[in-house]
Amino acid sequence: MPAAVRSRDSVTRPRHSCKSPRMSAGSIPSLSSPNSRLTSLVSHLSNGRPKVVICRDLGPAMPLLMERTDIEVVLWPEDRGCDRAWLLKNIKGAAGALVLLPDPINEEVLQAAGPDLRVISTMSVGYEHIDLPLMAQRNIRVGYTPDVLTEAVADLCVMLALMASRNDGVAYTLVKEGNWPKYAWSPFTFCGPQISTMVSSPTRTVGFLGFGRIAQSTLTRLVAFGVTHCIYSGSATSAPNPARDAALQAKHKLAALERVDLDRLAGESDVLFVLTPGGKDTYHLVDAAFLQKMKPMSVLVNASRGTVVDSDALATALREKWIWGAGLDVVEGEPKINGDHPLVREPKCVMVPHIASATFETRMAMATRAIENLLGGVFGTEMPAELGDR
Ligand SMILES: O=CC(=O)O
Repeated sequence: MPAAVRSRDSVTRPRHSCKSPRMSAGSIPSLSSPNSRLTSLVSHLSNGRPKVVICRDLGPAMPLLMERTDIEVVLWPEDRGCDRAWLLKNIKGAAGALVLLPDPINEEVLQAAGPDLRVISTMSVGYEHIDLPLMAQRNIRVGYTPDVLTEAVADLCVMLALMASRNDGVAYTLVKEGNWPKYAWSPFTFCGPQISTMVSSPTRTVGFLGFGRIAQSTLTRLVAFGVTHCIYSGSATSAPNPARDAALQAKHKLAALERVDLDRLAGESDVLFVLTPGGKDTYHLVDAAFLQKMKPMSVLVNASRGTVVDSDALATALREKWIWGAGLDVVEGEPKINGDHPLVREPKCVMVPHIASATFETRMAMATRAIENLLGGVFGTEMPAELGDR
């Protein structure tokens, strides 16, 4: 058996254990009473056990796979992204694969897998790395991990907005590099715009490009800062939802909550969160023309996809003070971003490397959901979060 193949037989003890009770296994589809559909589904596979390919070590979630006796687990053995060649070799004959954002799932993978492949489960809410029409055409089910990461990403959105407005791109770097500024505590040094309201500045407008679950959770947090107005732009295809908006406005006691066009979104937001999916429909929606319409003291946060924001235009906007600052979790071209990138060099830009969902709790929930989706697809049962119609 190749080293990379870690079937149940070759593993005497799981390498990971769920230590924290908060990181519980969740509900894994039970196979205790297999029905005839299930039996016919798996009987043609080697040893009667379907093979699943796992493209990353899922840490404390691994026992959910390794302790099962009814699957053969083939795990990418290294602590880095899965090599394409390894995936293409090992997916042959697999019934399912658990993948991540950097693993494109396309014709090449399906060819390598062969006819037994029934499910692709991605541990991400985004699924642009998966050729969905192709999956539908081949009747391959696709699982993803929405909902469970909403709160963690909303937390990070607020963090980036605060960091960008309060000059952390400069202040934090100075301190970390051993250059605690001698005169930092002078009246207006390091000052930035305040996100929370106060008597002398009683209104704040928060804007959202994309108004889904994460945007709404971010809004909930900002209400505690005294935000008074909320505006958002949805995609051209998403229907207005006045009933939902009226309910949200009442719940948060906002002076206004309104769906607006991109011009108003740019022109009226004090803090603007980009939370719309990536892809060709949203490519560079935030470009030079958009940024030029923003308020000089406004802050832009992007926690969705780098492709939505034109990086060169944003660097110009920061340098030429069209806007105050930016907080980015994502940037076009990641992960190949080095110190010469115009946004990395820009002091008014705070950047973190695509870690919005990176809390222990959320990643455990995402891994668990991805495993549940995988097993549901392999055994023809329910998948907790399945994309599209079958
Ligand atoms: O970007 C992260 C995700 O899609 O989960």
